[in-house]
Amino acid sequence: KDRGAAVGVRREVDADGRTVLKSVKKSVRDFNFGRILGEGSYSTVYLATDRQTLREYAVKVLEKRHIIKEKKIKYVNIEKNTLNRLTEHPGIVRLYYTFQDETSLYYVLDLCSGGELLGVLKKTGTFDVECTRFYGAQILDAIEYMHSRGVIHRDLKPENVLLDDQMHVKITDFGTAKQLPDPRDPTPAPPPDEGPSGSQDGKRAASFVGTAEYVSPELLTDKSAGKPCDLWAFGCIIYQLLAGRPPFKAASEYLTFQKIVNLEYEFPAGFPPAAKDLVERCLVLDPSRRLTVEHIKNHEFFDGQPFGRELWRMKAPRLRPYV
Ligand SMILES: C[C@@H](Nc1nc2c(c3cc(-c4cn[nH]c4)ccc13)C(=O)N=C/C2=C\CC1CC1)C(C)(C)C
Repeated sequence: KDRGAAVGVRREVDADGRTVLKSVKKSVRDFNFGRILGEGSYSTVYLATDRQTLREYAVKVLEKRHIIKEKKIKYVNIEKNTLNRLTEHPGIVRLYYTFQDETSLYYVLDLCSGGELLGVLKKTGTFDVECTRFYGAQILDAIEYMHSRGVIHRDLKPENVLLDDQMHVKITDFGTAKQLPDPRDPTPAPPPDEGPSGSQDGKRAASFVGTAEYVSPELLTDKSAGKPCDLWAFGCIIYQLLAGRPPFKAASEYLTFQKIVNLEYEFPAGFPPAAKDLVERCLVLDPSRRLTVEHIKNHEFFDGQPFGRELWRMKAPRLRPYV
């Protein structure tokens, strides 16, 4: 057995006697499936072990029949293309292989054994300033990378921020991402989403709306979703880490939307002043007046906080509540 062959690659000799590397498609049989890690509306994520390398992965399984019945093929393709575009960042869950069988599609991805940030936050109730700065910085660094690759997440929320075994951030769930045309790829961008009215008015009519508590006002009012919509969600997440609840929450989705477009929220007593100023400059109704990634990195709340490579080498702080 050739020890040198990398996983999933086989050496063959071709007609001219040259040794060639043939990549071998993985299949379900290459993995031992374990427990269910999470369930989405169109997918189930399992713990799985690669039987040759014994490495553990998360495998997202999508049932073809269900996707076709629910007309979600577009979202499946968006997620796969997006994951294939976002490959070199420690803060983005990585896609290693995809394969299928007659019933399902399989994505083999990074295992994020720390689970969802939301779950961790619920255990401590709130995060102190040090933890909020660390996790806020990692989420912001990942947003900056996504935007640099022309990807807008559009549904950032603590459930989609996962944690790896070092308790570092891994952003996930790109089924609802929007891809700006790749400047390097001249093929025409896909036609704009059909608006609910089916019209394709001047602005890109997004038929998609994120999760109520984190959706930006412009996505609700004029259906536009540019990079600023991820920074609105970022402001909501910073608020929630320190306050233990999202800034806009009401008894129904409609009432939550009303609070958002009317900017109806307030800070609990004792909310740290620098964080309050940062959140206030992210939760701005006019997307063009919202802080950009660069502004946020230079904001007083992140004074002294490294970003980039150094940030991802830092040890995650012990989780402490903000009291
Ligand atoms: C958000 C997602 N939940 C999850 N998605 C992923 C997990 C994951 C892990 C745990 C977990 C690990 N230990 N304990 C809990 C809990 C929930 C998870 C993972 O490890 N690797 C990749 C994932 C997703 C990749 C996706 C972009 C394709 C939903 C709820 C939609 C299934």
